[in-house]
Amino acid sequence: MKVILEVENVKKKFGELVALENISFSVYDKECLGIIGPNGAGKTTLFNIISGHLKPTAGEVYFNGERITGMRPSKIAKRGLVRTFQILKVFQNLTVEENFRAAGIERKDAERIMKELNLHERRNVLAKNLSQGEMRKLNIALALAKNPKVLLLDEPFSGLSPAECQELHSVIDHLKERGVTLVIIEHKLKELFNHAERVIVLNYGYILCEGTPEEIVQDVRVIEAYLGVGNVAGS
Ligand SMILES: Nc1ncnc2c1ncn2[C@@H]1O[C@H](COP(=O)(O)OP(=O)(O)OP(=O)(O)O)[C@@H](O)[C@H]1O
Repeated sequence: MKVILEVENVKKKFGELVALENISFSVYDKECLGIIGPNGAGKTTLFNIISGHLKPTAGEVYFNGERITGMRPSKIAKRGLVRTFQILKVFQNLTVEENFRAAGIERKDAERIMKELNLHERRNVLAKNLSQGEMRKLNIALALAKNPKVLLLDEPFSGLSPAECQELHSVIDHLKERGVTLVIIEHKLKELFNHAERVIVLNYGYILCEGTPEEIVQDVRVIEAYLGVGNVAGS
């Protein structure tokens, strides 16, 4: 299996606080990797380091064999590593279609992606009038227009209704069919486990364990880490 993204001995300190310690893992081409862990475990910090929004205190990140540690987010995105969050800006007072144009996406590409993600009928609706689920989809659509090899999704299911979650499942299936490698941070484990072939559990800045969803939910360490912050199988 080809490694597309590699995180090597990454450490991040905020003052005296060690947010990440010695984090190493690989992401394989076309896989869907889940990252879970209790609040404050370091998940978002890890995404910020991979996407170039934060510099690690130590360690390296490699994308497609190239060292990208500390590179600007826009440069990393151009290479094909895109994050749905922060890089993409949805303009509330523009329509769905106008948002594609504002992001510099050509009309024919916008048309194609809107059709692919079932947003075409909503193309003339102002972004501020979209539902949460549609807004989430627009974010992913704008990311997809950049032709990413790897897409980092930060809690894509949060705040969505069951029907909207269903819709997002189809979108993620579509991304996988297109061969996009996915790394997903998600608290809603049941939703995540529909897609992730492998899961990494972070706890207090350390990798607690790694395995298939089936292995993860049976791991006593994972159950203990989640005690007091909700049911592992729940939500
Ligand atoms: N810019 C910052 N300055 C100082 N401390 C920070 C900063 N960003 C994060 N932290 C701290 O680093 C630790 C990890 O935070 P992070 O947001 O990465 O966790 P998380 O796993 O994403 O949590 P959540 O599930 O709540 O989003 C926390 O203790 C947090 O308070």
